[in-house]
Amino acid sequence: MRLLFDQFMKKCEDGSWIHLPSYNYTLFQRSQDISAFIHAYLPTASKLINEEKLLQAKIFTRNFEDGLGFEYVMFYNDVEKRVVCVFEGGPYLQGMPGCLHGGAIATMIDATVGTSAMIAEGIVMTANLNINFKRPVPLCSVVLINSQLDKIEGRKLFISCNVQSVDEKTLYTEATSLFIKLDPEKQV
Ligand SMILES: CCCCCCCCCCCC(=O)SCCNC(=O)CCNC(=O)[C@H](O)C(C)(C)COP(=O)(O)OP(=O)(O)OC[C@H]1O[C@@H](n2cnc3c(N)ncnc32)[C@H](O)[C@@H]1OP(=O)(O)O
Repeated sequence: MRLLFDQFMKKCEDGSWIHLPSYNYTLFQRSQDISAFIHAYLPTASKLINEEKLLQAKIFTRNFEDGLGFEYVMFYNDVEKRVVCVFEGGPYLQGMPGCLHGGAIATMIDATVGTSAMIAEGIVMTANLNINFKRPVPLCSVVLINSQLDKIEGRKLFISCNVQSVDEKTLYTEATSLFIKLDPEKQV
């Protein structure tokens, strides 16, 4: 993980790649920001949300102690419209014995392609995520999640992604996704 981090940080030196903020990076630092977002963009959902519990809201992937859950760092290349995530799924993300849980893989795919969509168009939500699990990901191994913004049509963003071993010899997962840029005029 450290070796890959250093390799990508070197790529950032000429500005072609950007290291995306990570720990404690959220668009919404305060509960009132979250509440304002929900009331502006998701009025239907806002009726069901417990504002009291909202005070405890945290990003799903940042809920485990270091090394036990989602360990990841993301880098962005604006020319190539790519987000690459270096990800290690910790021991608390086990699915089948010794394997990373498919939901954990889906989470990090969603976060990586979602980051790509947010960079391109701001406030977005996942409308569709199709994942082909080709080979099991060994638990606690480091993988590369490569996402590519393929096209934007109006409010629709089409982003593909694959998950490979760090030597890029093993293809674990392939995915396609559709993100929709939220329209505050629409009652979602
Ligand atoms: C804090 C940050 C840290 C960093 C965090 C990193 C980023 C993390 C990102 C995580 C993102 C999530 O997990 S979000 C959570 C999971 N997703 C959700 O809960 C979304 C639930 N769904 C919805 O809210 C809604 O369906 C929307 C917003 C997706 C779309 O609703 P809408 O805005 O009314 O749009 P709508 O008119 O229905 O559709 C617009 C166009 O898209 C097409 N379309 C819509 N859905 C689909 C679909 N499933 N498959 C195909 N096409 C679709 C329509 O046909 C239409 O095409 P046309 O007629 O125009 O051609």
